[in-house]
Formats: sequence, C-alpha cells, structure tokens
Amino acid sequence: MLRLDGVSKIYRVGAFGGRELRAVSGVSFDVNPGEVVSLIGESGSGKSTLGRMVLRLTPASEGTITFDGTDVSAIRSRKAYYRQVQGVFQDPFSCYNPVFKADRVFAMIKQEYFPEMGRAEWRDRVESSLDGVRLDPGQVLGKYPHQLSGGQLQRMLIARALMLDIRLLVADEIISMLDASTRIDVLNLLGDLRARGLGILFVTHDLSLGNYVSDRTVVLRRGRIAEMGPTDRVFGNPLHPYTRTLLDSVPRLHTKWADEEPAAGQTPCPFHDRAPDTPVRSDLAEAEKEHYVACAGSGACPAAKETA
Ligand SMILES: Nc1ncnc2c1ncn2[C@@H]1O[C@H](COP(=O)(O)OP(=O)(O)OP(=O)(O)O)[C@@H](O)[C@H]1O
Repeated sequence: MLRLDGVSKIYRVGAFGGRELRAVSGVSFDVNPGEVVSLIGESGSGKSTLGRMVLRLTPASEGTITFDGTDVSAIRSRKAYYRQVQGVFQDPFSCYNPVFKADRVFAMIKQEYFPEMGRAEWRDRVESSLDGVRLDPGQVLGKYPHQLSGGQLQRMLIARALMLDIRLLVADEIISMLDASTRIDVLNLLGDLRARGLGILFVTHDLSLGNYVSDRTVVLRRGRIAEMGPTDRVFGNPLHPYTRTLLDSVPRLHTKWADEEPAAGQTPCPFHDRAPDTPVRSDLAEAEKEHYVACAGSGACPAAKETA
C-alpha cells in the first residue's frame, strides 16, 4: 500500500538557507493494510520528517513515496489523497480552537468532503465514527475542548480521520501527551483499527510503546535506517549497536547516554561482518528473514574500510 523507496530530505538551514541539513537519508520500507509499522528513534532522528513527507506536508528531496503504486507527489488532488491517508499528531489540544466547540473538527470535514449530506445522515456518520473510537457521543458532542480530556480529544481526532474511510493513518507521537490510563485505551484502539484493515505508521521515541503496538519496527538513527524487521525479531534479537543502546537505556531513565559512533574495532559491524551469503538490499543486510541491519558506523566502521 505505502512504499518508501530511497527517500531523503534535505532542509536548507542557516542564514539565508546557505547550509544543508540531511534530516533523512535513503530510507526504504513499506506499510501494508492491517499492519502497524513503528518508526523508532531518538529526538532528531528524522521520524516526524518522514511522517510529514508521507502526509505530503513537505516534499521528499530524493526518492519516491508511492501509495498503491502511485507516486504521491504526482497525485494532483490533495483532497483525494487525504480521503485515504490522514495524520494525527502529538498535541491534541493544539488542534482545537478553544473558542469553538470541539465537534467543529467534524463540521470542517463535512464542509470539505460531504457538503451535500443531509443532517440526519451526517449525525449518524459522526456518531458511528465516535462509536468506532469508543466515545459516547452524548459525552463529547456539544462540549468545548476544555471540557474534554486529552484522551477524548485525541480519540475525536482519530474519529475525524476515520470519517473519511481512510486506509492509512500516520500517528505521530499520539500517545506522548496522554496519561497512563488513556494511553492504553488509545493503543488498544489502534489495535482495533489494524484489525479493520487500516495500515498505521506509528511514530514514537518510546520503545515500549512500539514493542506493544507494532508488527514491524524501523529503527532510525540520524535519518538512516539502523535496523528494521518484524518487531519480535528487532526487540528479541537486536543486531545494531544503536538498537542495543536504545534497548539498554530503557530502564536507566535518569542516566544520560551518548549516541556515539563505535570506536575503531570496538564493536563488530553487523553489516560488514555478515556471513558471505547474506542477502543485501541497498545499505542493509538481511541477517535473518526480513530482519535488516545497517553498518554499525554509518559506512565508516573499520570493517567497511577493509572491504573497500
Ligand atoms: N522545517 C525544518 N527546517 C529545518 N530543519 C528541520 C525542519 N524540520 C526538522 N528539521 C531538522 O531535521 C532533523 C530531524 O527532525 P525531525 O523532527 O524529523 O526528528 P524527530 O525524530 O521527529 O524528532 P522529535 O522526536 O524530537 O520530534 C532535526 O535535526 C531537525 O532539527
């Protein structure tokens, strides 16, 4: 359904945009119907930039993003694309205008996509979407944002996306601002959506969330894929030193860890030290079935120099 092929993003930064910042480099993966794919990495690793490119909020500098085989940048009608692909972001509060009732977000969808629909039919549609995210219409309709919890507001945004019968949801840190009790609700909701055949790109810096919710995991480091594969294999048998560092750092909440390139000879390189018959796909070695890993030193490890 969704396929990224060699996608890069270069931002122009600095005074007068005179410097280039490569936020994403040569990223390839796909998201299939009924599948949750987590994009995991520390702050600044390029996760949101990838989500924004998928949502056409910023163009890719290199590579292609296709949806059902069509290059999304060539889809002339944004409206047609957004009928199938929607995004929900971290801060639900910022998506509502405190002056208006929260259900105005639904009215905006009606205005844009269903201007002809009668009131009764529209009301049914709103209520069934709310039902789909386990919200009681009586408790949320007609209320102002400050009268609703963060979890309710977030679920209303997901309901809004579902009103369009979307096929792919980009969920960018949607759990981060929710309290523990609503987190699990929203996570279970994602599970329901997956069961209904939706593809979900789940952007998070939180490994435990990624592990809980996703079928496949893509670990991003400095804009490149360090490792990707079925979640149980990436978490159960992490091959890249960066993934291991991320996993090791989970219990040490108060200890600062450094994401440094491994010093020469310090760490075996899972890419360059692979068995001779290991299949290679661009810069990733397929260490086990569908479990891919990159060079430990972003191509500059000692093993890479020996092979060169
Ligand atoms: N519009 C922009 N212009 C210039 N640089 C940007 C822009 N957006 C992001 N960046 C830079 O691109 C890099 C990747 O940012 P991005 O927001 O994608 O990372 P992230 O992994 O989502 O981080 P976080 O978890 O903190 O949101 C960072 O160095 C960031 O400063």
